Amino acid sequence: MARPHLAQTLTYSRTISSAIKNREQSAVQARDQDTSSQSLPIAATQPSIPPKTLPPSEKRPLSPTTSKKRDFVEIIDLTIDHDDFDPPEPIERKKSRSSSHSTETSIEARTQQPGIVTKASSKPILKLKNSRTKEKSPHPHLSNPGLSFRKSIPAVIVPPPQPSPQKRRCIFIENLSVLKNVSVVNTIDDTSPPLDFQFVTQNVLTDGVEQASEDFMTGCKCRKDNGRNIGCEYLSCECLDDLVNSHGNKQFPYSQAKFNTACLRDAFLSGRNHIYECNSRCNCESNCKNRVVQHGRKVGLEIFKTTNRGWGLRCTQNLKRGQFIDTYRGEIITHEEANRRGETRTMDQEIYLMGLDKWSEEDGGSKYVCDGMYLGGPTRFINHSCEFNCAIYTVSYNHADINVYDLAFFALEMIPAGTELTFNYVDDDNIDVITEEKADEMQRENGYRPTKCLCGSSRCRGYFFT
Ligand SMILES: C[S@@+](CC[C@H](N)C(=O)[O-])C[C@H]1O[C@@H](n2cnc3c(N)ncnc32)[C@H](O)[C@@H]1O
Repeated sequence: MARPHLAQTLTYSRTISSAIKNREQSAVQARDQDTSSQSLPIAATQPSIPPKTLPPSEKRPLSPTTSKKRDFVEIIDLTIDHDDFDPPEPIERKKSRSSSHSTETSIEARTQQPGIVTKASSKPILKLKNSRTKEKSPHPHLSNPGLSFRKSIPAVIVPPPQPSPQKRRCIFIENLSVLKNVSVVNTIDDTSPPLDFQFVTQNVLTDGVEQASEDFMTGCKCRKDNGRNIGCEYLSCECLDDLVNSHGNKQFPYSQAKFNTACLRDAFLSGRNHIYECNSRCNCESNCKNRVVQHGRKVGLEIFKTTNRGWGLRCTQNLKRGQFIDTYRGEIITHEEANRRGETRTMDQEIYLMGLDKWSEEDGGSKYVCDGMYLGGPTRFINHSCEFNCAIYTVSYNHADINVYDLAFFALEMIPAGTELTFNYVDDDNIDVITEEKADEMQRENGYRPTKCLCGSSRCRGYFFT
């Protein structure tokens, strides 16, 4: 049976965001706050970036990354050539009915090239013939007639050569060099994180994704620094209009004046209020207390290989409760594109889709999804735990866009340096433990099985993506 990619990927994205909304509602009651988040006239500050095509990573020139911590690799030679590649494993190919020109089974390819058939085994092989020698190409209209397929029964295809583990790590560390204060460590095996992934410092908008025009952007008219170096004023700041408690008082989401030590206040931490930060049209300056996520990550992070859950992320410094960690970044794609991608992913591939559906019900359905599979930040390596120490909050800078905004990770508790960062993929406190039998039943009924949770917590619920 084909895997229900769509169901699983969208369950993941829906689960997180709908749980954000659920928790927001319960926190409203608990914290006696007014969460009138519906009139959200927001527009995003980040510039629209055209869709990006990744260059083949093994072709990219590498540059030294001497400042980076490299526990698991010593970069000696930064030039990649074919001698550094591991010999590829031949893959057997079945007979093709379309090739009928010749019965020859020899080969004249001199070098191994990606995806090209070679004399890799003693079995009859597909012939490659150089037309510059004797034969005319049967396809003269083709721009590159130098190689022509002659027979293919049975054939052996050599897949593209894979870089050696050491080269893979070099390539990944080069990818990582666009980020400051992030390292990679693998004390488990000689694998590297995926090479079809590239780090980005902001979201990349893809085809069909639109941000609200900056014409709709509004800023507050607070006095600069309000005379006390704290930025905006409680009473007049328009950016705080939607952040009032039951007494009608506006409240800053963050507790500290300095953005690099700012912490999300308890009322926001335990709820899921949307956070509106001041923006480029505001009268306040960059040290305003209401600007934290927009300044980006300030904490040190380390991507590390776990023993049982692929790669994970940990902090390299102590984190305070409420401290901003980093945003979840990736390609902002439409739901149609998310569905298309879901269909092409295999069962064993990890899922990196996060729904941007904070206001889906009011808006008649969320428009976009953030996919961290190919482009993203270090937070795409954060694993699930049933006893999590981080959570995601939604953050906007401008008030006219309910479709494109940031997903920001904050520490839910004091987290000592070296601790793995985790969040709740399911994010619903009421969810039951899923037993093996229940997972079987879900598989029978829905056609897919939830993922077995390996978080190791005594409070583990057994499975996630439910
Ligand atoms: C967003 S990725 C997290 C990073 C991932 N570990 C990696 O190596 O790229 C989500 C995937 O990580 C794995 N994962 C995360 N948390 C897990 C857990 N508690 N138990 C088992 N697998 C987990 C699952 O394969 C899941 O699809």
